[in-house]
Amino acid sequence: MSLSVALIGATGYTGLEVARLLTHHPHAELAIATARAEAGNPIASVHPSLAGRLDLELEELDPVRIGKRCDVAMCCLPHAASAETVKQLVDVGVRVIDFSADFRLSSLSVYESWYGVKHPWPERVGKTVYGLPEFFAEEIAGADVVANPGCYPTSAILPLAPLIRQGLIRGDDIIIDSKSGVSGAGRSAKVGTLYCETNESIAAYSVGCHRHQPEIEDLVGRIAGPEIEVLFTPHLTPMSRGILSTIYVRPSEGLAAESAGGSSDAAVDRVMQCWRDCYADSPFVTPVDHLPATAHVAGTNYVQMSVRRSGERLVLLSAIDNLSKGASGAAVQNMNVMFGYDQQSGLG
Ligand SMILES: NC(=O)C1=CN([C@@H]2O[C@H](COP(=O)(O)OP(=O)(O)OC[C@H]3O[C@@H](n4cnc5c(N)ncnc54)[C@H](OP(=O)(O)O)[C@@H]3O)[C@@H](O)[C@H]2O)C=CC1
Ligand SMILES: CC(=O)N[C@@H](CCC(=O)OP(=O)(O)O)C(=O)O
Repeated sequence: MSLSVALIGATGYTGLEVARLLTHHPHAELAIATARAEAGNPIASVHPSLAGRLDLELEELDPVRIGKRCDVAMCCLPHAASAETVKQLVDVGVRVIDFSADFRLSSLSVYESWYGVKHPWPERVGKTVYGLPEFFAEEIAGADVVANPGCYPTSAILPLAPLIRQGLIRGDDIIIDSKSGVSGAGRSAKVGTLYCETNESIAAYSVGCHRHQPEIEDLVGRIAGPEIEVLFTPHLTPMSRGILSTIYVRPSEGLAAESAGGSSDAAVDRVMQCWRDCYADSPFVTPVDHLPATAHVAGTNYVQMSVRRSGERLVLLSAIDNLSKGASGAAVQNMNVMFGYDQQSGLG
């Protein structure tokens, strides 16, 4: 029997990606897709690429109906609006994968100060599993709510956490320079994401104050132990999808001593070995020798990561598709873990 899935906020970019992925999932079927103004219209009228592939009418959110028909909901709403809806769905017994940042952080005060809103369900903050199956598969399997990770954090946590945990790099000198495609900003019109503003141009934004900085610090700390501090700068680039993160770190004293006098690539080899050991059972994380590019992972749930030495520093590079491993693909991976399917089901 197929899993019955509800898609909340189906008109956006992550909603489209979930719908697209579920059309060829062997064990799950999209049963309900919700929208506000577009309720009553076919989903393919909002997402023409689904024409002939998905015959479903958008409907208004009705938690009771979802509770009766669905096993799991993918909640693709903006923060704050999402937490309210997640609570309604949990109250009717539906397991939820929340795409927003509402349940990702450990601390309510950190959430409220970075997001500038009162949390609609404060009791659940710090008590919700973070949806990175590479580290939290066991908790995800039993969870009623999974906090799907942010896109930039996924691209940074996966390369950093094993190296911090193994004591191979310093936690006090980490610079993350990330570039994202424009779909990362969502589908609703904003001046900064219009074609004329983004085409043929690259710009940094939220310098020193992006809300993914505390998410990266919090999660690397939870996975790896010691507290870390990062300097994180995101950039908007003229492509539809993809994130490339270039991360400048310093080897720990231990790694520096271990690799001194060895081959010039000894530290690089040690980092690659650490990743290979950590991700041996993680089907989507691929340490590679070449320099990763967003085109290498576009439309897939894979993360490619690599490392180079430059003087005293190591340069880590990771590439993901923001809409797949950065959002909807990760959500399908989490759903697979929650319901006991192979992590790769529907994501091959
Ligand atoms: N885009 C990305 O790469 C990533 C996005 N995310 C997160 O996933 C979530 C969805 O992102 P994305 O699909 O890009 O966003 P979009 O802006 O493309 O879509 C969000 C949808 O939510 C609905 N919505 C907006 N405001 C409200 C509200 N106040 N109440 C109820 N519904 C509302 C809208 O549907 P309608 O108005 O039709 O009802 C809209 O289509 C967000 O939390 C985002 O931060 C996470 C990782 C990556
Ligand atoms: C390019 C762009 O604008 N990207 C978004 C991040 C998308 C994402 O992952 O956001 P959430 O944490 O809200 O889920 C941003 O910088 O806000």
